[in-house]
Amino acid sequence: MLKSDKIYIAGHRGLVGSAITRHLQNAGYHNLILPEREDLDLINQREVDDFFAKEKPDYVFLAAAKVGGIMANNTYRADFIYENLQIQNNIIHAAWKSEVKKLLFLGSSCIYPRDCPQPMKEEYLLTAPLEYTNEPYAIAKIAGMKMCESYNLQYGTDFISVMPTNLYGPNDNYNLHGSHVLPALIRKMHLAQCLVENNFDGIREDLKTRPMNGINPDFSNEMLLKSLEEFGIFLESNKVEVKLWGSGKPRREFLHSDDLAEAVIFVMNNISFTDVVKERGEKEVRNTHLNIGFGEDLSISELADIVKEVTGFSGAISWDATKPDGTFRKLMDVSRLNQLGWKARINLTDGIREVYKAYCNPS
Ligand SMILES: NC(=O)C1=CN([C@@H]2O[C@H](COP(=O)(O)OP(=O)(O)OC[C@H]3O[C@@H](n4cnc5c(N)ncnc54)[C@H](OP(=O)(O)O)[C@@H]3O)[C@@H](O)[C@H]2O)C=CC1
Ligand SMILES: C[C@H]1O[C@H](OP(=O)(O)OP(=O)(O)OC[C@H]2O[C@@H](n3cnc4c(=O)[nH]c(N)nc43)[C@H](O)[C@@H]2O)[C@@H](O)[C@@H](O)C1=O
Repeated sequence: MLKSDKIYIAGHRGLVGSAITRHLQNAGYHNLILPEREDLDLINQREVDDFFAKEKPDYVFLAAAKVGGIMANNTYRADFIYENLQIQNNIIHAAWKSEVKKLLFLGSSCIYPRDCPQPMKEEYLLTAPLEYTNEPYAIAKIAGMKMCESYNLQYGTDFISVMPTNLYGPNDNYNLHGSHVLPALIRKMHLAQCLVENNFDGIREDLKTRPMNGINPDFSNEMLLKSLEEFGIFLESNKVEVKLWGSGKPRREFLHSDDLAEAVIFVMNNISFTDVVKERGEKEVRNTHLNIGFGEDLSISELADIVKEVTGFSGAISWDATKPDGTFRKLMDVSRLNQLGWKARINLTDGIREVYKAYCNPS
């Protein structure tokens, strides 16, 4: 990519899109296209077609999607499959029609089988059944990857798919109705520590900064306490307890969005579909996506211990077995991308410290 190339970042306000935008801007790319959702609804095919015909971007980062944690995926199954298929179909097809030089599609580690051998290599895709809780989302992501691959094979485009592990960083979703585990744990323990300190003003401040449906900062202390119970935060006999989901035994790998942004810009600048095909050397071209991860995982219970230490939460943690565990383990094999020249650098505890500092001091 040249610094003056026209680069469209779809989803530039999200966790991933904002990190890519930040990194591109810091590196001197100055012709970024960043339309607001109010002006361009990516579910609407005509709006997307008109946008591409008018703007004719050189490069596209496809980081717009319907995204959420395990419960959101499991509950809003129709929205997750419909919105993701629509957004990616519209953008990938329009990118082909308007002769985009290169497009990067973001999938997710949930594309791999539920009981996948660990660490998960690219070629394990579609070798066994998927995890139930996020099957519709995973199927949309597999379709997106296959769409990029198929357009490359039939039309000679250069559309690369990357499959990141669980991510965290600035602009994460802290809404406890739909968040992933790491932002959820940070917020739950932050709120719970306010309770330990009898700091209801702290709870109100938090709710004003990051509003959530059904829990109003103007509630009385009693109503706030009742509302927090919905999120597993309890005050009983002067003791505060946070009840987290599942057994705490599943393992997850976490990558900071700054590392992810560096990885995808590296891929955009250095790797083309033809390189990937050559490297595979297979007759039937498939599994041309690239994993992006940190390369290490930990249990949710170990993650909770780190968040407890970082947030200073001094109450108790317990586990709610009525909530789903999801996939037991999904550690990425990142050897392909490592060999191509990229490696993650932000250690998890340092990353959590940084995001918690930003959480407490929102700009
Ligand atoms: N978060 C994670 O842990 C992981 C994410 N990924 C993938 O990375 C990508 C980005 O995820 P992430 O940044 O976390 O998600 P976010 O929810 O933070 O951001 C999604 C972005 O997409 C935009 N968007 C969604 N629907 C539409 C629409 N109809 N029209 C226009 N814009 C829309 C949102 O706009 P607005 O801001 O206006 O709402 C937002 O900017 C996704 O493809 C996701 O699958 C992969 C692995 C893990
Ligand atoms: C990135 C990835 O994210 C999703 O998959 P997931 O990794 O299973 O999602 P998660 O981050 O929400 O949970 C991870 C683990 O953590 C446990 N857990 C404990 N306590 C809380 C808790 O309070 N909130 C949440 N959300 N989880 C909790 C939870 O029970 C689970 O065992 C996909 O749907 C899909 O979107 C995808 O690709």
